Order: sequence, then structure tokens, then C-alpha cells
Amino acid sequence: MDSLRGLVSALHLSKEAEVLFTAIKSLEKIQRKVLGGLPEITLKEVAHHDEMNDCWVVIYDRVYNVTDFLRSHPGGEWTIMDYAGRDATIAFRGTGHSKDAIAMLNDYVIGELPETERIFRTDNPCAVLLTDIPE
Ligand code: HEM
Repeated sequence: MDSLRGLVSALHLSKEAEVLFTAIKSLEKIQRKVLGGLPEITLKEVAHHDEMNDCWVVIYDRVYNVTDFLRSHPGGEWTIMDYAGRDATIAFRGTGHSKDAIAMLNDYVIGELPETERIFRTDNPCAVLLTDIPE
């Protein structure tokens, strides 16, 4: 999907193509919900992806492959690379990202932590409570 988005902007395709792209993204979201959510990925697995050409981070218990986004990140590639293979939630939140940035996370999600490793999205009564984590 990321390459499709790249193609759309590289070719300066029409607004309709953008709308279609957004619709596909929404369908993917619905599909994820209907088919039972994201694949589980452990913190141990995430830790293997800590390089410039293979960079995963965890934000709000979800796993993101941001390899293709690093170079275009407005805050610079190294701000994310500092958290490559690790949890970046506090850094992401602490730098006051906009709603657009939060929505953008959906473009890169590849999985979520297993229940036992989650801090935010869990039924555990001791979990950190946040009202505005990305839905
Ligand atoms: C991994 C997913 C991330 C995405 C999708 C993302 C996205 C963005 C976006 C869209 C902006 C532009 C401003 C805004 O809309 O809020 C931004 C700015 C920024 N980001 Fe990130 N970001 C991510 C991770 C991080 C991390 C882990 C850090 C670590 C500290 C970080 C630090 C910053 C900083 C410092 C800016 C401000 C740049 C400036 O205004 O000069 N970001 N980010």
C-alpha cells in the first residue's frame, strides 16, 4: 500500500485516486476488525528490526514498520532511529504529534503486541489509562 501511495503522488494522479486510496485503507481497517485484528508480534521479534533499512517501532502496543517513512519524517530519521526495535510511545507522545500524525500511524501498522506484553490496550486494571490513544 505504501508503494501504491508513492505511485499516486509520483504520478500526480487525480484527487479520485487519492479518494480511492483512502477508501481502500478504510476497507483494510474494517477487514482487520472483522477477521479478528492484527497479527501478534512479540517485543523480542521487534528488537530484531533496528536498522535504517529495517526499522520497526512499538507505539501504544501496536507494531509499525516505518522503514519507508524514516527519510520523510518531518522530525528527522534519527529521532525515530533512536527507538528502532523498541517502544517509542513516550517519545511519540512527548513530542506532541498532531492528529494527522496519529492517523498516519495506520499506514505503517503490521501487528500488535501479545496481551501479556501490552501496557495500553489491555483489560488489566493496572494498565495505563489514556483517553486519546489512536483508536
Ligand atoms: C513512528 C511513527 C511516527 C510518525 C508517523 C511521525 C509523524 C510525524 C509527523 C507527521 C510530523 C509533523 C508534525 C505533526 O503532524 O505532528 C512529525 C514531527 C515530529 N516528530 Fe514524528 N512521527 C513518528 C515518530 C516519531 C518519534 C518516535 C519521534 C521521537 C522523538 C518523533 C519526533 C518528532 C519531532 C521532534 C517532530 C517535530 C519536527 C519539527 O516540527 O521540526 N516522531 N512526526
